[in-house]
Amino acid sequence: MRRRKAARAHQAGPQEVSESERLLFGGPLRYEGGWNHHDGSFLELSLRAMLARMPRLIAATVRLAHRADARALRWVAGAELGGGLAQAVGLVAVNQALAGLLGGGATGERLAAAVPALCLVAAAAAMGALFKSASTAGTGRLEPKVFRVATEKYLERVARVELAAVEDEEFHKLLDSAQWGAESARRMIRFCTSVMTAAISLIAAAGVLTVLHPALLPLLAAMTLPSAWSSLTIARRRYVSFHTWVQHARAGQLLGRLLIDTQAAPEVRVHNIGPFLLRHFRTMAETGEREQTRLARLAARTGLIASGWTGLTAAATYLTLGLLLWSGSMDLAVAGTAVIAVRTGSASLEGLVIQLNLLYEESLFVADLDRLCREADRRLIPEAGRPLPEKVRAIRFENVSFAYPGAAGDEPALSGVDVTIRTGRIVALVGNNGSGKSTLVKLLCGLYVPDSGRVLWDDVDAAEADRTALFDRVAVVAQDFFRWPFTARVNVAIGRPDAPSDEELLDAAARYAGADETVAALPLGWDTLLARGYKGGHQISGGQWQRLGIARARHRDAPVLVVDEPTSALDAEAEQRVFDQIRDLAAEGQTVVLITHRLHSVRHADDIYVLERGRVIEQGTFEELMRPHGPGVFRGMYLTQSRQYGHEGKAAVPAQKNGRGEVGGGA
Ligand SMILES: Nc1ncnc2c1ncn2[C@@H]1O[C@H](COP(=O)(O)OP(=O)(O)OP(=O)(O)O)[C@@H](O)[C@H]1O
Repeated sequence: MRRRKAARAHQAGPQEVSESERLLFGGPLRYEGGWNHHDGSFLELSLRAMLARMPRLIAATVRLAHRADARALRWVAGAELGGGLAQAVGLVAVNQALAGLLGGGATGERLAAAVPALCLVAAAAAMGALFKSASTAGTGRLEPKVFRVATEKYLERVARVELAAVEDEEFHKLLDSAQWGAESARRMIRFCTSVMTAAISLIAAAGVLTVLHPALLPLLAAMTLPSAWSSLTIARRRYVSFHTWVQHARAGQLLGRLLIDTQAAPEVRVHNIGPFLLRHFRTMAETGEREQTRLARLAARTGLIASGWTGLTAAATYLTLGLLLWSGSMDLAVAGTAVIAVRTGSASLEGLVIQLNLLYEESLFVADLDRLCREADRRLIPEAGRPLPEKVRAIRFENVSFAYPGAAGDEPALSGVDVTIRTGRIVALVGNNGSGKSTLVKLLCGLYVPDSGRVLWDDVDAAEADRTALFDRVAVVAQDFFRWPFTARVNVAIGRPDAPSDEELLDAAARYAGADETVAALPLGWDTLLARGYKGGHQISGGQWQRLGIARARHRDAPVLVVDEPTSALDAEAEQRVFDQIRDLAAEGQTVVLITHRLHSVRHADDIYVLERGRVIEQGTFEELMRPHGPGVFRGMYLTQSRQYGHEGKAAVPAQKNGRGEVGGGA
């Protein structure tokens, strides 16, 4: 009983929120309506809207296919037209053969009269088969290329959008659906050819029917309407459901991936997280399955209604034929041809409707891809802008405030910040967790622009500057720098992705960061793959990764080096070495912006800024900030740390006595 209750708690209907969604993701992952309203009327799935939009969507796919492989496209189009023509010729020949067979005269004469037409039927069928196989070969060649071009189209843009867009939930939703768009563009090629085939064979059958009797054509159309309605309705439901559930599906896949992720693997085992993740994976999957069941039930009902209507209209068509025969308005040979033409025509029309519908359904996803590309174009990092001065004397933050997009209502990450970073100096940013240090350097690197205030490179506002040129001036060892799942060589050389990979330069960068021994100890040296789970993949420690990260930034050799917690995973000796080298860099004229919680390491900084809740609350040299009568925040933090590492404190703090005659005594 209790188990059944627990099972029910895990379940959720389409509108309910499952326990997994609430517990793991903090709430519903489904877009409950509303999502389809932001872009005007793009989800108009009525028959009229579909027919109005279809030519534009097909034209877009044809353009994509032309870009991918113009020759293959011409080949497929030619083969399809040829195939359609062969089918039309075949149908007319069948009509002639029937007329010959059912006409007057002896059986031998009638057979002889039908022979040329029968030969034409056979020739048309053979040509049709040849054209079909040519089309299959061409389509098979074209499809993967269209997929690649469509994928490149959005990847190329997405890699260049502002960081704020990448972090935006709406943009991610577009990305989710657009990824299906590339696959849909590939499938659209096949559906486009099928539509062409069905349309040509329909024209042939309709032509024959019109000649036989004008009343047959509207009846043929009426026979197809119910299936058109049903497939359109089902497609619309599927598309709406896809958009509603797209985030839920991504979250479910994430749970599955976490179970096999190599980084999560130790914790999954030691903390026995596997059954926990698996349970929620199942709950999420079951919620998705219920939606699929609902769609299937609705599709079955719609299909049944449509079949009923089709049966009635088919009966009306054959009744009309019977009446025409009975009244003598049509003779038997013509009626026989009419039955064949009605059957061929209704099959072609139904095929056309189904293919058009599939084509339309796919084209909706291709339209998503287009929307993503348009949105990405809107949010691209500008490529032009004011050039930066050749030799920058200082970078100044002037009254800069910044709140992360989507963090409305929260305290801004930076408020009224004034910071000056002079060329060739070491500037240290210190402060508690969440005080805004990393945000400040992200603005310095040009990853975000301030909401108010300016970041000036001499007199050029970074918001108006050529951002690519700005990125070129900066090298970053971020707190969460990326561990590329590639070889050690690429992990350092990627600091300058366009430069040829010169082994001497890589060795120098590795020596600088103390990563040379790590690289030498790798089984294949620079060519060792640093990704477990791949053939020959090797794992290195957190500190060794950090050294490679520093080597990467060194290899980039940019005028401004930003190091965010560069030594958090390094042993004491390596840490000392990194800070000594940072000092040497500044001596050589490089500007260094250093973020660290190890206050002992900032003694040699030229300027220290202390941040708290997004504001600069103290600034000065180490000596100025350590004066006993100053504001004392830095001094207090320093002395607290010094007590933990007693020996450092004694060495570094100028001996000061407070009122009680004790050494230290911070804020
Ligand atoms: N990408 C982001 N989106 C939204 N908010 C963010 C983002 N990154 C940081 N924040 C928020 O901005 C504030 C400042 O964070 P920031 O990372 O700059 O602090 P920090 O001083 O570098 O902290 P730490 O010492 O822990 O690295 C925090 O409140 C944080 O929650």
